[in-house]
Amino acid sequence: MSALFSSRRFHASARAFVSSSTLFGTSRRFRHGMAASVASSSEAKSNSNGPNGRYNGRINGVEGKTPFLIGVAGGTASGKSTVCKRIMEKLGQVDMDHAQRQVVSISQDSFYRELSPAEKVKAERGQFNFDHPDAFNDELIVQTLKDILAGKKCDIPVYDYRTNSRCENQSITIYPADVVLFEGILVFYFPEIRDLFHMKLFVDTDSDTRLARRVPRDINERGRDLEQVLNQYMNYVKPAFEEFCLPTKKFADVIIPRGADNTVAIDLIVQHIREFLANRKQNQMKGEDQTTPSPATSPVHGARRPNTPDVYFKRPH
Ligand SMILES: Nc1ncnc2c1ncn2[C@@H]1O[C@H](COP(=O)(O)OP(=O)(O)O)[C@@H](O)[C@H]1O
Ligand SMILES: Nc1ccn([C@@H]2O[C@H](COP(=O)(O)O)[C@@H](O)[C@H]2O)c(=O)n1
Repeated sequence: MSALFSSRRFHASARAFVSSSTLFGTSRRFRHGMAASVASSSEAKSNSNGPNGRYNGRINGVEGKTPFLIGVAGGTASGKSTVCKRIMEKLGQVDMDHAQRQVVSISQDSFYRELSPAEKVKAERGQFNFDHPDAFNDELIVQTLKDILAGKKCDIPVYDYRTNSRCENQSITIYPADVVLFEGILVFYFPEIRDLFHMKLFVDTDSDTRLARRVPRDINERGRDLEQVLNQYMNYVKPAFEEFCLPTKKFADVIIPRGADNTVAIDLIVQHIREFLANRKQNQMKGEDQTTPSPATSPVHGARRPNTPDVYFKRPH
């Protein structure tokens, strides 16, 4: 079993309760960032090989290795995508060619299912429940994540919140990577999806803060008006969070209070990923791969971890 991916090692190093009072005072606004390239369908097809004819920029034998798959759950506007973006930034993965990235981030929102005409009318009135598990195409999520774990390049839909539907003729190309972050409100809800993750993070941000962030975001970025945002929140978002999202917190390995403000938690996760990447590189240079997530920590191989969080990054009381 890979020593690096023994969860015990990571958890032992992070088990201490972390004092955060001086570190978490700053409130910063971050912009969403796609960690994969967005292309039209034709563009996506022409990208099947990476630069210099190497498959996705990687050398023979490497593309088949299982990426380390990290699930990132949490309520709406808790900071899931911002946490993922922070991780990517700290690993120097943002300003680089998508095909060359070692770490990529994917949103569950790309997998909202297509609505029927009647549902579309409801959605336009803010009367469709986008926070219910039925709103997602979970089969497509499972298939995509399995393809990713098999080291395959895949194209995923681009979602438009303004039209409540997929953008026609557009896809996001996800190139094989060493680490894949998959974030969304219900990524731990479906057992078949949940069991694919090697590590599960839950971004735990206060509900008032989340609502205060969601209102301007939905108005400015998702084409909604105030009344619609508040009605949707009270009728669907909040009840569904309590029924479907919050109960999945128990599946998390790491709970990140305050999201992207929690730099200590993010740094620990980044450090863990750095060690994984360095170890994988070293083993590849030796011509072997001992860093494929091991059966003990890899649900892909059927082993399960206990459903209790191992680590809390917690402010002392
Ligand atoms: N730590 C933070 N401080 C201030 N604003 C934040 C912070 N984290 C996220 N935001 C803002 O809150 C909104 C929701 O954040 P986002 O990361 O998209 O959440 P999620 O992916 O969980 O929906 C965005 O407008 C983002 O810029
Ligand atoms: N057409 C849609 C699709 C989704 N939503 C809301 O988005 C939220 C999930 O995205 P986060 O970035 O906030 O995690 C979810 O709460 C849905 O209500 C929407 O409003 N319209």
